[in-house]
Amino acid sequence: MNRNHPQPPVALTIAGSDSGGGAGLQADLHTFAAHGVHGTSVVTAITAQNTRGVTAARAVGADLVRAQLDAVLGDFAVAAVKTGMLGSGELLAVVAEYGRDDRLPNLVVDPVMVATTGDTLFEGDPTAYLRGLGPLATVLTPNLIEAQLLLGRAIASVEEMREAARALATFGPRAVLVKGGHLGGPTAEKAAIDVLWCDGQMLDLAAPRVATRNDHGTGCTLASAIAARIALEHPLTQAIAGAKAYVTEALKAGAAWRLGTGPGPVHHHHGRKSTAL
Ligand SMILES: Nc1ncnc2c1ncn2[C@@H]1O[C@H](COP(=O)(O)OP(=O)(O)OP(=O)(O)O)[C@@H](O)[C@H]1O
Ligand SMILES: Cc1ncc(COP(=O)(O)O)c(N)n1
Repeated sequence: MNRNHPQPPVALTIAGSDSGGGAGLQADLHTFAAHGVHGTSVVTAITAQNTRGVTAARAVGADLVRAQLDAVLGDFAVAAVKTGMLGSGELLAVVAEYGRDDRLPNLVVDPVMVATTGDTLFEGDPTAYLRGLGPLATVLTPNLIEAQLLLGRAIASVEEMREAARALATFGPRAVLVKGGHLGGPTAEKAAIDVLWCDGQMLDLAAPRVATRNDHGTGCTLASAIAARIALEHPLTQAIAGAKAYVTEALKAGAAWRLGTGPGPVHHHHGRKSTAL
């Protein structure tokens, strides 16, 4: 083994493609690479998308999703898995089947249902996420809207986020991170507050709110950074807190970029010396 180039751990993202490169599996693979983790990918959907929104989307067939899963899992020692856009109940069921067969270790489930632009990314029953993947997930990372859809009730404060995290944990995940990026109100103006329920303990994860319009793909980036850090054997709470700090730095570093005319991507490779990608 070359000591200057130690072998990276392997992570897998099961997600949709964002042609604009800011969210979805492109954000996940950037994040894995920025962590020094080898990224593998199972494509669930192809979206025609840019910083302004999604103009078309098509699901990949269940047989081809299975073939990709078999190809990756049959060859690589995958240390952690992240799911993003699954698109339909059918693909959700396929992923749950592999999870139940113990083939998806350290599963981080980002229950992607609606893009920040408002476009629908999941056609199906939101509670299927909880029933199908909740018991198999190490970490579940809903944003405010997704937590509301999963639980069927409004969430408008940090206290309600804490209650939601506790309620979601009863479906089986070891940790639930309810993300407050879209929370309103005076406290949320200054701080981006997420709430973490992990191993029976409640923790608020707060970071200064970055003044930027470039927040496309922050949820994908956060979940894949958690998976990358688990693959690097960080303890779970540290992996989640570290991933949040990584997202905050990525938001800061990309704040002045004008990639596309709408909300653009974050700077996944902010840790590098060069300012270019
Ligand atoms: N302006 C900001 N400054 C600092 N942190 C932020 C900002 N916006 C979002 N975050 C953080 O980014 C992460 C993703 O949060 P968010 O609630 O936006 O999830 P999401 O809706 O799934 O992401 P996306 O906007 O990509 O869909 C969270 O840790 C959140 O606190
Ligand atoms: C393929 C794909 N996956 C996930 C998202 C969510 O990201 P965001 O909420 O930032 O639009 C997206 N827009 N596209």
